[in-house]
Amino acid sequence: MPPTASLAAATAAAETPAALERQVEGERSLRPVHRAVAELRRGAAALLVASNPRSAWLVAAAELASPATLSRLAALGAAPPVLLLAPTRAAAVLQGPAPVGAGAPAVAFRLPPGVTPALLRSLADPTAEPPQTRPEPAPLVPVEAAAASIQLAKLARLLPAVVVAPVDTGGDASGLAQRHDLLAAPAEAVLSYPDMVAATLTRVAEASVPLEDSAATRIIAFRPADGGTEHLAIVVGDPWGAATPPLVRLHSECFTGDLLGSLRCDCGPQLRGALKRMAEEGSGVLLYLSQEGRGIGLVNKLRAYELQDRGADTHDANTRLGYGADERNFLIAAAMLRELGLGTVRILTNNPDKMAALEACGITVAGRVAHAFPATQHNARYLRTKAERFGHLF
Ligand SMILES: Nc1nc2c(ncn2[C@@H]2O[C@H](COP(=O)(O)OP(=O)(O)OP(=O)(O)O)[C@@H](O)[C@H]2O)c(=O)[nH]1
Ligand SMILES: [Zn+2]
Repeated sequence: MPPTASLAAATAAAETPAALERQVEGERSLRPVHRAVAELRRGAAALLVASNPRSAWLVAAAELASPATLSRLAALGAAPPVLLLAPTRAAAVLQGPAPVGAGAPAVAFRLPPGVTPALLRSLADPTAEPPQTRPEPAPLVPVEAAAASIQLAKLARLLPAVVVAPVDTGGDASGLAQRHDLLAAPAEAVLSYPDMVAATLTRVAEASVPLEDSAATRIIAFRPADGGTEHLAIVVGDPWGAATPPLVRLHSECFTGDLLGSLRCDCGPQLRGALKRMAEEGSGVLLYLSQEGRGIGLVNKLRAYELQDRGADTHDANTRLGYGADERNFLIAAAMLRELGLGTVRILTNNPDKMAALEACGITVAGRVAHAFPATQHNARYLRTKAERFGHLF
């Protein structure tokens, strides 16, 4: 099918009643989460409503909470606020093992008396000055509240460290939110957000953009229903008309490597190399995914680089920040491929997780094409870590 014909078919599909319904439903459940994320990013508190609607939690990001926000948590909370740190960060702060079982989302600490934003930052951020005070562990917070509040900070691309306080909603969480001018989000919606968001992607714009290495190229933008960041499909030639399954690359955004030519990673050569290879083959699709820093965001990636300069490898730098080594969700990529009508692909990658993730999301991976570039003195350790700790096939 020629690209324009298949584009038209897919555009029509996006406007069917079922697609519109999916959009409306998606927007409804994603919107409160998106708003709560914005509250955290501006240093304010959001209200996380538990599955049992009598119970809710005020949540603020530890790295941004202002004195006014901390006072608000203390005034509205039914119990004193506590600091939640991801277990890896908690262990570093305690200089010993974290007092929680494997898989626990967070460790709770009492807020030291007279806590200041600077002290909170030093507790949350392994790149900041070490904390002057070692906080005492506090009783466990319910798992749902701990998991959802840490997840909210991650969705905000902030450090996974939050200050939380329980509140009694009296069974009317939205009334409480309204009275106190708080944005409320169901914990359940926060936890399912990454999966939900992928299901709501819609094509919103496209254009022909001839590139240096591939003249016949179109860029198609996909937007999630909550108005969050767009992801792009860069379509080279006519991948629908090829005799073999199209060559596809899932490329996660790397501002430093893609745009600035950073030598710390191999993203720049991989990006340009993929487009060049697709042009040589005649066609292909590069999904440019808004997943900077393997999903931790640019600010946290810079923090991870600082930790790497102090000795950690790229895997441990992420976990010291409290993040997983790879926080990406490839459902988004699978949804884009499906929307483009590409259910079977050959994938350009060294990362076996990408193949497994696509297969798990219903895309058939008919083959892998290796995508390695010579190491330099600056990225040799990074590439070695990819092979040794992430299982990359070099
Ligand atoms: N957190 C973190 N992210 C990094 C670092 N170096 C590069 N990245 C990010 O890693 C991602 C690169 O991923 P991909 O190009 O998809 O590479 P990959 O998962 O190694 O797999 P393939 O290249 O397909 O083999 C981009 O989002 C980069 O911003 C780092 O040291 N720390
Ligand atoms: Zn990179």
